[in-house]
Formats: sequence, C-alpha cells, structure tokens
Amino acid sequence: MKALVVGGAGYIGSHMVRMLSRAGHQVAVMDNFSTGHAEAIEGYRLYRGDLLAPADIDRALADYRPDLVMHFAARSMVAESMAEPMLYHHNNAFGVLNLLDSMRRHDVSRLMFSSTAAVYGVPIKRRIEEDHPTAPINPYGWSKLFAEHMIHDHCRAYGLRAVVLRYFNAAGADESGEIGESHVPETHLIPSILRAAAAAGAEQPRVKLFGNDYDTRDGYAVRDFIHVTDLCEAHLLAAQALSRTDLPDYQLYNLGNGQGFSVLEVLNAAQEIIGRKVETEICARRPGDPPVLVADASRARAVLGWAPKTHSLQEIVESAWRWHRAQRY
Ligand SMILES: NC(=O)c1ccc[n+]([C@@H]2O[C@H](COP(=O)([O-])OP(=O)(O)OC[C@H]3O[C@@H](n4cnc5c(N)ncnc54)[C@H](O)[C@@H]3O)[C@@H](O)[C@H]2O)c1
Ligand SMILES: O=c1ccn([C@@H]2O[C@H](COP(=O)(O)OP(=O)(O)O[C@H]3O[C@H](CO)[C@@H](O)[C@H](O)[C@H]3O)[C@@H](O)[C@H]2O)c(=O)[nH]1
Repeated sequence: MKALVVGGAGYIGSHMVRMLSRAGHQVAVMDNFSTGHAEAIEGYRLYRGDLLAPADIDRALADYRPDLVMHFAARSMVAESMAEPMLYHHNNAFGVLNLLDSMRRHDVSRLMFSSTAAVYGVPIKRRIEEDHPTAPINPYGWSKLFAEHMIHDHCRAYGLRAVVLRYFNAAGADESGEIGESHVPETHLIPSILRAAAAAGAEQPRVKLFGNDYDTRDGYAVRDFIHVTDLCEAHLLAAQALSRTDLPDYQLYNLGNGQGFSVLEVLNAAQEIIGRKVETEICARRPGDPPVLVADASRARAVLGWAPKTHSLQEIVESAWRWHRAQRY
C-alpha cells in the first residue's frame, strides 16, 4: 500500500506514519505544520503544503501517486471552534472539499477520514452507536459532519471508496517514547495534567477542571479514552476493508474503548501514577462540551475485527506520562 498521510506531522497522524512504515507500507506526509511537528516525521517523505491551497494537494498527488489518502489534517479544539467558527468551516470542511476535488482529478479513489464523537452532540443513549442521531453542539463537530456528508456524496457520485472513523478521545503515546501528544497551546485534559505535573514548584500551572455540576456519577464530564496505537491499528484494518467488495463504498465506524472516565477520575489516576499532587481549580463548564461521550464500537469489532488492546485508564495515562517525561518537542 502507498499511503499519503495528510496531517501526518500531528499527534495521531505521526503515529499512523510509523505504524504504516513498520507494517511495510510506503508512506509520505503532507502537512502545513500549523499544529504538527517536523521532529515527529524525521526521515519520512514530506510534501509541505496546505489543504486550503489546491495547487499544494495537486502537487503531492501528482508526484506521489498514492493508492490511499489518510486525512488527519484539522483544527480540533472544541473551545476554539466556539470562539472562531470560521477557522473550522474553512480548514475542516473547505479543506476536505479541496482534497476530494483533487483526488477525483488525479484518480485517487480511496480515502480514510478522521471524524469525531463531537458529531453526536449531547448523547441520548448511554453508549453511542453509529446510527445515533448526529446533532453537534459546537462548530468543530459541525465541520466534521459537513465533511462526512461531502465524502458520502463523492462516494455515491464519483466512485470514491471511503472509511470514516469517528474517534472518541485519543490518548497515550507510541511505545518507543519518541513521539507523543504535543499541542501548543495544550488544551486536552491528559497532557494538560501531565504538563502541570512536570513543571516544578512555583512554575506549576493550575489545571482547570471545567464543570463539577454535570449530571454524572461525580459531577464531572465523562469521556472515552482510546489509546492512539489502538486507533492506528483500526486504520490498518480499515484499509483492508476498503478493498473488500462485499462492503459498501462508504463505511463508518466509531472507535472507542466503550468505557467512560470522568475528569476527576483522570486527575486521580494521573496523580497516582506521577506520585505527586497537581494543583487544580474548579471552573465553569467549557462552552461546547457535551457532558458524556462513550462509544459503542461493536461495528468496528464485528466488521473490521478490531479490538482495542489498552483498556485501563492507568495504562493509557502511564503511556502518555512516559512520553511527557522525555518530551522531545
Ligand atoms: N485527538 C483527539 O482526541 C481526536 C479525537 C477525535 C478526532 N480527532 C481528529 O483526528 C485528527 C488528528 O487529530 P490530532 O489530535 O492528531 O491533531 P493535531 O493538531 O495534532 O494534528 C493535525 C495535523 O494536521 C495538520 N494540518 C492542519 N490543517 C492543515 C491543512 N489545512 N493543511 C495541511 N495540514 C494541516 C497540522 O499541522 C497537524 O500536523 C483531526 O482530524 C481531529 O479532528 C482527534
Ligand atoms: O484543562 C482541561 C482540559 C479539559 N478538561 C475537560 O476534559 C474533558 C476532555 O477534554 P479534552 O481533552 O479537551 O477533549 P474533548 O474536548 O473531549 O475533545 C477531544 O475528543 C473529541 C472526541 O470525543 C475530539 O473530537 C476532539 O478532537 C478531541 O480534542 C472535557 O470535559 C473538558 O472540559 C478540563 O476539565 N480541563
């Protein structure tokens, strides 16, 4: 397989690049480095370019001629999307449209797309299946839902075959310790706690806990954390599914562990693993945040044969902590 990983210098994309390469596939990255890191993809073939510049996509597709494009390139901060929705409409929806158009013109007919649990909005069921209604409550979720619909239309009309993967909360890091999650600014829960823990003494920032008045077991929001390596393994299986003629041209799967952990449970697990207390501050709910997001990933299990290997919160946080202690970028 010859894959072009768009957004491959980012957190999940860089793990995908390594996994593809370890599995013996050919891989190249396209990235604009808006949030990605050159250090994460050292030694891999790179097309520096932006999805908002069609000529950049054309150049990469014409030169590399991939069999498959994996799209990870997005803005993905819920709170930022509430304040600056245009950025999300542009990058996450318009960027995908440009990619689809270029793929069609270059006869590249296979696409894998990173979507999100944010398309579901506030869930009406305890565990979310793929046919749960989609009703995003933030522009980030909408931008991904627009993109999903565009991909679906291209499958129906233009012969595209696509797999859309709706991730729940990605966490953890590659076992090598060489790559991991690093966003600037960091807004995600686990890395924010670990960053605060790693900072010494008076320099230590307080971790904000957004809302302790949710209707959940301890009042804190609940999320389904899935290890980044498990996510990437699902992509390898999904690549096989793209070649199966018994499966439809457009496939959609949730990827999560099926367990929910509250913000407070994550904090407690992290403090135990680090062996240090982290200073916190209870704040108002963050705009755009659903109270609970927990996956039912039975479809990915049944059709793709996917089963996450890392289940416990402790293992996930430990894996992230190993990277944070040695953080290289
Ligand atoms: N991290 C999560 O928990 C999570 C959960 C659900 C879905 N997702 C989705 O997974 C994907 C990857 O997330 P991540 O956490 O690795 O994000 P990230 O910000 O670390 O990576 C995104 C990468 O895409 C690049 N990029 C962004 N816009 C681009 C553009 N217009 N042209 C070229 N490159 C561009 C960035 O430079 C970066 O390297 C995103 O699509 C995100 O919405 C992430
Ligand atoms: O400093 C922090 C950071 C986060 N949170 C809370 O922790 C939970 C998780 O937040 P975060 O780690 O920022 O992830 P989400 O906002 O749930 O979004 C992630 O998970 C979504 C899918 O569930 C993806 O779509 C997004 O791309 C990805 O960033 C939320 O309730 C936040 O309010 C805090 O309390 N304090």
